[in-house]
Amino acid sequence: MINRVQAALLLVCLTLLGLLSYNAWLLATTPPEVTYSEFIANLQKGKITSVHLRGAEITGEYDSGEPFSSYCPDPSGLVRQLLDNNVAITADAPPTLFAKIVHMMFALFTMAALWTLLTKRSPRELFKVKEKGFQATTSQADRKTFGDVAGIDEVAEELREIVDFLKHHETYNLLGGHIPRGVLLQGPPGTGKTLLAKAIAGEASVPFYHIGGSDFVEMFAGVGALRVRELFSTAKKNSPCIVFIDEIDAIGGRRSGGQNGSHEEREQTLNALLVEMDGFASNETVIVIAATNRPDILDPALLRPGRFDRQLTVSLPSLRGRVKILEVHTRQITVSETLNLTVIAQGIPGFNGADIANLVNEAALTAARKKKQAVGMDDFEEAKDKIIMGLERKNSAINEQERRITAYHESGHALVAWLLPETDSLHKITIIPRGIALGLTQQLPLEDRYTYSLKYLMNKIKVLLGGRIAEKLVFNHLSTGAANDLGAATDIALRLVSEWGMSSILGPAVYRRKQHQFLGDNSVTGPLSEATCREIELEVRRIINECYAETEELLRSHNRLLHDLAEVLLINETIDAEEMEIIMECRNRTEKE
Ligand SMILES: Nc1ncnc2c1ncn2[C@@H]1O[C@H](COP(=O)(O)OP(=O)(O)OP(=O)(O)O)[C@@H](O)[C@H]1O
Ligand SMILES: [Zn+2]
Repeated sequence: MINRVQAALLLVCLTLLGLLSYNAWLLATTPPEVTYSEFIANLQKGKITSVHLRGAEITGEYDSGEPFSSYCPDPSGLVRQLLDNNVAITADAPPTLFAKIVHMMFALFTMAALWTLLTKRSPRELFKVKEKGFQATTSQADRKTFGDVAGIDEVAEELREIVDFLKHHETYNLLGGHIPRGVLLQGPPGTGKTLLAKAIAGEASVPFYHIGGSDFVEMFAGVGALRVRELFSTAKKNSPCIVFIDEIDAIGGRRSGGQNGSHEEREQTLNALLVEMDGFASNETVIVIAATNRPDILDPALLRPGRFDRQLTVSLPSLRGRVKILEVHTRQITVSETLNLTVIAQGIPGFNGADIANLVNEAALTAARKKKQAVGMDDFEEAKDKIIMGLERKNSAINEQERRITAYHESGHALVAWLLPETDSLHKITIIPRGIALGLTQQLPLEDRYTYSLKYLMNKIKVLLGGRIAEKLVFNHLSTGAANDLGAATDIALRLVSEWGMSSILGPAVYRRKQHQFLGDNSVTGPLSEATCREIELEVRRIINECYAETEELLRSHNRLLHDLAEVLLINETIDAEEMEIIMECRNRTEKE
């Protein structure tokens, strides 16, 4: 498929080509041209036998039978001269206005036909760029209610008021109360903002108009603003209704004041939106809901009273929230009786609603592939691993030595996690390669944590270092396999010092700041002095080195356990929490005997 710009270019080229070939054809078919004075001279010499006049154009024949053409700047008096010289005259009327119009219409029609042929769009779009139409989704099959939204109860509760208002707008209007106009839903992607807006429309049984902010951003100046006006006029005609503008940041970013040409179109669009939001009559019940994950870049004018004066934050779901969302989505599939949603939810910290919906779907597909009657825990486990780490590479060629090293590496992580207090509990250790990883040790927090103690963080660094240290102890070998672990450990140490004020040397001060609340984009607050940077680096190095030494000591003193664990892993490939417990028990017993 070609896009609009390409189509337009093609059209222009074709038109030019058409004109060129038409001219070439004219040139080829019109007889050789002579100047008017040459023509008169030949006429007076009696060389011309016949002439055909058409407006100012002259064609004719010499007595030799050769044709010619010419152009007469002032035809008055010419006929007299022709008659005097015994030239046979024929004449056509010059093209009338009507003929010219028909000619133009024909050209336009050809262009439109070409457009339709090339772009498969209706010819109306060529002449009327604007008309896109705003279709409300009201179909029963697509209807959502608050029952479909889970884990964000506080936000849903706040929005119930709007449903009530939409349902009983006459009463509200009569009482003359302050009517909410706009609601801004802010939060990370996939947390159910669109779903919430749909649910409000569904609960109140009103039409729902959905448009993405980027749909307003057009190639042609002024079209975005036109679209906004059209959207609102459609909405007003269908009041009460809901207008949902997704990614409002695409048009709602701060205005620069018009100096910047490339922003002009966007700013015109934003201005149109502001004007429309102010211009509701009291009997028009249109609620505008907008969503963004960049509330920090929005133009403050959008947030003024009467516009998006209600701002609600939709956050990533908590553990309980994830269980609820799992409940909503597993309603549509047949699940086994032993399915434990809490355990699944524990295994997916950081998943948003969309990820969870995807997980459930993936688990159902996995079960279907195995021709099972119901979706079980193992299907969820498989689906989760696939989503987080990519597909298993069971048959990939990994040499035996590499497999042994991986087994010890993972056992190192696992053992440190097992031995140290205040760490997340072990969930699974595996040496089946997945995606780009050769193996994996997975830990699960039993609850969501919002704060972390220094001890927890230090132990986390030690667990991360455990893999590298085990490799070093057993094989006296350094590999790149630990690169990610080292990166993660260094990152924790750095944040410990610069963000969480936990270093005694740098004190309880912050040397970095979160800039974009939702995107996790960290940037340094201002210029740091070179000396401070140096101090931060030294402090990070000290923490890592200390953790390294302590972990090395720990693994050295549990050398036998490390070997046991690695040997079992080499045979079983995967060890879960229960099996881990059994291995540890056995070792304890043999040591006592
Ligand atoms: N809280 C939730 N409860 C149930 N399902 C959810 C929830 N959040 C997200 N989902 C599922 O994820 C899908 C996508 O969510 P939605 O499009 O509403 O997210 P969003 O916040 O609008 O994301 P974006 O910012 O990327 O547009 C929904 O259709 C739904 O299936
Ligand atoms: Zn590792």
